[in-house]
Amino acid sequence: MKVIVIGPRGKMGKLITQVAAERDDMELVAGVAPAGRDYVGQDLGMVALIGRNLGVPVVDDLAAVIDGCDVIIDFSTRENALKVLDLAVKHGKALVCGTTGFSEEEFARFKEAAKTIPMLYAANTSKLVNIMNKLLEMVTKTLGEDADIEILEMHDQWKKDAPSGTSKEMGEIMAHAMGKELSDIAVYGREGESPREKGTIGYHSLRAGNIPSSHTVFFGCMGERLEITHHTYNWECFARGACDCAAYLEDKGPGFYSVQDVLNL
Ligand SMILES: NC(=O)C1=CN([C@@H]2O[C@H](COP(=O)(O)OP(=O)(O)OC[C@H]3O[C@@H](n4cnc5c(N)ncnc54)[C@H](O)[C@@H]3O)[C@@H](O)[C@H]2O)C=CC1
Ligand SMILES: O=C(O)C1=N[C@H](C(=O)O)C[C@H](O)C1
Repeated sequence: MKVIVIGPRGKMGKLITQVAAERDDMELVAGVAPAGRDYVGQDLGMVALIGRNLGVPVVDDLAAVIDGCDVIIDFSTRENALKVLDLAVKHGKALVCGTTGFSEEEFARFKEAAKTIPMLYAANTSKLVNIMNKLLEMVTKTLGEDADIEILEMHDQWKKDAPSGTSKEMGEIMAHAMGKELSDIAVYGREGESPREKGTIGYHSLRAGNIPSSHTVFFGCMGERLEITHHTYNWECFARGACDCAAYLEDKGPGFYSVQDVLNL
């Protein structure tokens, strides 16, 4: 598959470029950076610190290169991802978006786009997180409102959004398992709230140092609690997952796809 990576100097963009460059089923055709960056015009391999030339450039205009690709992989910013989405729709290209931080209205635009392009959205491309999501669904279906559910997520000091896209996705899965909408039961922080309201899902975000990603869901019952936790040691699992998602779209028509589809969960 011919692949364009958005933001190849970013934390994720760099790793995704490195992983895609290793794969036999992928050919990188360009990287797209914000206008004005001093590495625009340079070789993608050098920009992504692969240590060798890939023979394709980093450009600052997605529209100029988009027709040469089969799939775009976007891990950038909320604002930019929406522009990438519009161009993918206009040019009929498959899109893997792993960017987080969208409002409900913005997220609806990805669902709408899926009517015309193969669209895979993943707040978290790690295999284990998506397996954890299945466990959360099962536990919540069994416990219902018998447990107090709290989500604690930890990320690096640079992360722009809070709570994380993953914790929102986890909350949504558990809310649906209780027959509810997350927007009706999410509580962000619990400062000043006492006693705890039954049937709500609490969110707690911690930002420190260079923690790659940690998510713990606490199910608090009387005299016991269950904690389900996922930790990453670096960001590689997300980059590998992102490339697996892109490869999955190869023979797909328009539709809204998820990592659950990729992993057949
Ligand atoms: N779905 C998943 O599994 C994961 C998702 N993420 C999400 O991916 C996003 C990016 O995260 P990081 O790589 O840590 O951020 P980062 O700040 O290191 O990288 C963002 C990249 O976007 C690029 N960018 C911004 N505006 C642009 C524009 N107009 N044109 C082209 N490129 C543009 C920047 O130049 C930069 O290279 C965040 O939303 C984060 O939450 C991060 C890790 C895993
Ligand atoms: O910004 C990150 O690093 C991550 N972002 C995603 C999120 O918001 O959930 C996925 C993962 O946790 C890493």
